Amino acid sequence: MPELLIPFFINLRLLDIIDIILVAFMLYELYNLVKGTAAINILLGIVAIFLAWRLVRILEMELLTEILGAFISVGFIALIVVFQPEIRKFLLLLGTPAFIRKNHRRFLFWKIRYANDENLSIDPIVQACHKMANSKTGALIVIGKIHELEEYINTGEILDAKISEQLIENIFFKNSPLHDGAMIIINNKIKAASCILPVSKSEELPVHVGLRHRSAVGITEKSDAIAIVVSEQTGKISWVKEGKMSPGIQPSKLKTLLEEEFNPEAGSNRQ
Ligand SMILES: Nc1ncnc2c1ncn2[C@@H]1O[C@H](COP(=O)(O)OP(=O)(O)OP(=O)(O)O)[C@@H](O)[C@H]1O
Repeated sequence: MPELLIPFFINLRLLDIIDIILVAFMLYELYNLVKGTAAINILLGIVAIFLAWRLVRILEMELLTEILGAFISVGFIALIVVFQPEIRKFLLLLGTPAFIRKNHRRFLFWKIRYANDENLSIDPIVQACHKMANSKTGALIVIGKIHELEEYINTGEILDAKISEQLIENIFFKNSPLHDGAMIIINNKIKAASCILPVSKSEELPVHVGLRHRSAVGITEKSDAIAIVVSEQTGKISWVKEGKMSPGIQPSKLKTLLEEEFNPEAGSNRQ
């Protein structure tokens, strides 16, 4: 076996090293994209088949090489079909201002301005959460970024309304017909209320975490959205991003987090 590897290392060129680094980078980004979703299992399965195919090829096991090779050659099309939502999300993310800002060192040579990047009305959201926390009114607010959240919006009642403190409080008021489920905000509009979100199956969450908080975690695992939860039991505000929940957030902190996330220019102008 070692003698099989020697010629490979002797012929290693600078371009091969760059090639390996680029592939490693792509795999890392791909892993980040699919971690926490069912797609990770499929991805690991594909990697296992690919490694097995390379191994049987090195060992010159012809029949297995043929079978696995045939599988891999049609596998590319299968990959596109299976990973269609992830590929779409990845391509959408690539061109967004938030992604470029986060990765600005990688995109120094890019200078893109987005005229329609509407600022979020943060104050009414923070005030409403503050009041609902004081009155222990349960609430779940999802604020979308690039992911359109269409499939979740369609499970609720479409509102397409201007964001206002009063409206948010009215929606989550216990006797309101729309208080159950999540409110989804997109492009500075209350797009829908009473929406059903995917419930996270994360084992990292404590067992006592209920469905409202689990679905907030779920939507942030499956999309680039942010979720804010007001607990009906404790009145605590939680901030949820990328599948991670930060409970016990004060309204002033919530405002800062929202500014950093949605209106970074306004935030830095104030300082
Ligand atoms: N899949 C879902 N999508 C959106 N909202 C949901 C979902 N499942 C449950 N909810 C909301 O969560 C409420 C139930 O909250 P539950 O008490 O189970 O959660 P919790 O995390 O303990 O929150 P709280 O601290 O407010 O009680 C439901 O009445 C409903 O409004």
